[in-house]
Amino acid sequence: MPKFVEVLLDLPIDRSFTYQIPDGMEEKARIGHRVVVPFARREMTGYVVETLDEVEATYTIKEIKRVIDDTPLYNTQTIALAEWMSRFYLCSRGEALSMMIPGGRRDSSIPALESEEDLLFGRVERLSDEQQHAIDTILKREKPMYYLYGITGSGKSEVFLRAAEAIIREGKTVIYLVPEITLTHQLARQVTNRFSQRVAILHSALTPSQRLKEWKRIIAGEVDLAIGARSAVFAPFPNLGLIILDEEHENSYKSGNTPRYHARQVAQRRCQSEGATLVMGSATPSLEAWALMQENKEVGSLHLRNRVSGGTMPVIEVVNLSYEKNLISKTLQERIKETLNKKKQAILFLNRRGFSYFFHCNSCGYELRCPHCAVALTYHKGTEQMVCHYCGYRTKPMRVCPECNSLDVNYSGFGTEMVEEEVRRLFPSARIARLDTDSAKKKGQVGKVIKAFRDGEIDILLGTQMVAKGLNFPLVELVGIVLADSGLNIPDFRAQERTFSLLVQVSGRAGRYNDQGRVIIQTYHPENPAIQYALRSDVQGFYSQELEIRKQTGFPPYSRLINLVFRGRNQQKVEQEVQKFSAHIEQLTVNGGAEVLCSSECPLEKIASNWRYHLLVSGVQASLAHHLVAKALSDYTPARGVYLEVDLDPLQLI
Ligand SMILES: Nc1ncnc2c1ncn2[C@@H]1O[C@H](COP(=O)(O)OP(=O)(O)OP(=O)(O)O)[C@@H](O)[C@H]1O
Ligand SMILES: [Zn+2]
Repeated sequence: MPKFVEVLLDLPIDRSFTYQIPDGMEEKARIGHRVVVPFARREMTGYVVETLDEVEATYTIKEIKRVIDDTPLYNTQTIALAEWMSRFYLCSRGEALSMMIPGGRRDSSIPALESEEDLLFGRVERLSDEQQHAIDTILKREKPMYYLYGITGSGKSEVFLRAAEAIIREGKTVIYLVPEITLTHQLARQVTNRFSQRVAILHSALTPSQRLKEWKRIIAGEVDLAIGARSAVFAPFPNLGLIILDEEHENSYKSGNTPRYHARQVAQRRCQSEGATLVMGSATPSLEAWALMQENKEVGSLHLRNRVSGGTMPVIEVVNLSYEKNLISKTLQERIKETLNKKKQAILFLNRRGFSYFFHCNSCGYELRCPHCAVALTYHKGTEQMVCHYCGYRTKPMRVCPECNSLDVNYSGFGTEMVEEEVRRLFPSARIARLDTDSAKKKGQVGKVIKAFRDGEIDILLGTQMVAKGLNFPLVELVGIVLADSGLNIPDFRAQERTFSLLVQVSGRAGRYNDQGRVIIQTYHPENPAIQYALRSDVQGFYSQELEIRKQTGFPPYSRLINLVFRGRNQQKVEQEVQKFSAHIEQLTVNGGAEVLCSSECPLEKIASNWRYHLLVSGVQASLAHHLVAKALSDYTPARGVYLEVDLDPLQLI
């Protein structure tokens, strides 16, 4: 009988700790169980990774307080995955294990949305030839990975679901990853219909303990298919046959907390070590995936070129806002009018919520900013507040400048609230609804609005990302992108990629069921490549030229970036720490292999009163850069009050 256990803790320390098993607990304290242990004068949850009959120690070994689980939550496979994560994402094994289970490490930033899509035709009767070919190819499994690159509305989900059914018939299990999942989601309903009770829907409204229950059903072999957002990639299936990763380009597949894993990379790893197949899909693959499709023989590329529900791709027009007085241009107004006359629907998209953006004083130049973050506050007319979109700070709007008392103050820039007001003024008899995270705060609101839109009770739906993704409505003929430029000014090498993908995805909501689809893109920069390629629906053209730029500038996918973000309340201390670490790593990289691209304050230098500095390391040879940073980190502990976050393959540099 083992008397001791090795326990990993959710701390940035990569070592295990030894504890003694109290008499009578031997049966329960096994590998894969969570235990409560005393640690530095508090109690912590630990994960048992090893049991020992005896240990040699010169100190007194403390006892486990209690064992949490009746059955193990981790097996050797998941523990091995955590070990891989710790090496790859440069975190501790305990942090990785904690991230892998519900109620462990907080894996934030999965927005808790509800949305509702209908089951328009129920089960699809006849697959298109393209769909059938894709399914057949996937099921042959001649390659470990497939990429289903299909235009918007080409019926990718049907391909995924059929492949899943076939694999389950073989007695294996399936993980189906989506950017976010809600109970009322079309897909959630479809999988429940098709796979009856043997599914786990890991939707965002589940509490950690409900999720854990689902987890245990999976371990117990009661489930064939689990569907969920990024963390479902850890679903503990013993007999995994397939991982599906839908909308692969979505940023929400990347965790916002340590370890900053990407579900695509974890899925790739799991499939590789568990002998499963990975199938990804999107109308706008990430540049990384695109490069994989071109260059990696391991990836089978499948193409869906046609829409399946009888629609054709929409006609796209660009309007130069520089010549317009109104934020809804003459052309867009015309198109909205036409659409309303035909009793059809329009979606208006804008990537910014709130009413207007900047408050500034025309006399002294004062600008109202968040006291805790390095950003300007946004004016929300609905609630009469100035709001920080980063930390939630709120204050009253101003009529006079707080600096010089001038009355000559101004609000500029515009958000969804202002667009709503403008559209109501222009189309007083139209039925209009707005969807953004502000309007979604009211429980049930999103579902209600989407249902009303589907039922034709709303003529114009306007909003942020929420209206941009996945919506599948027959009556939508017009999509207006109110300002296409909003993402282009962000200091980030992915700004073009992100803008392009968003434009294509939003445009893809129009004309899914008929050939009358129209899209208006409003912009101050009509010559911008992302906009030009989107205008011509030239996806391949965009990727070729963007890849060429990345190659020339040495950015991913042609290099590996590792962003080391240091934060703390004391600015001087954080700055010193970055300099210290910078010198340390420069020493290691003198012989090449990696270089420090920048070591300075982050573009957003303060969030929620924490100063942020970063060190961006880049290396053409991915493994070498990785190795050098790992080495630099191995003998380093940040000063008290300074926290270091490692972001391997960052999606955002702000
Ligand atoms: N073979 C088919 N015949 C008719 N309708 C189909 C067929 N396959 C799928 N559909 C329907 O077409 C609609 C669009 O499919 P789906 O949502 O899978 O598109 P998609 O490729 O994922 O598009 P997007 O990238 O825009 O999300 C769905 O309502 C689906 O039920
Ligand atoms: Zn703030």
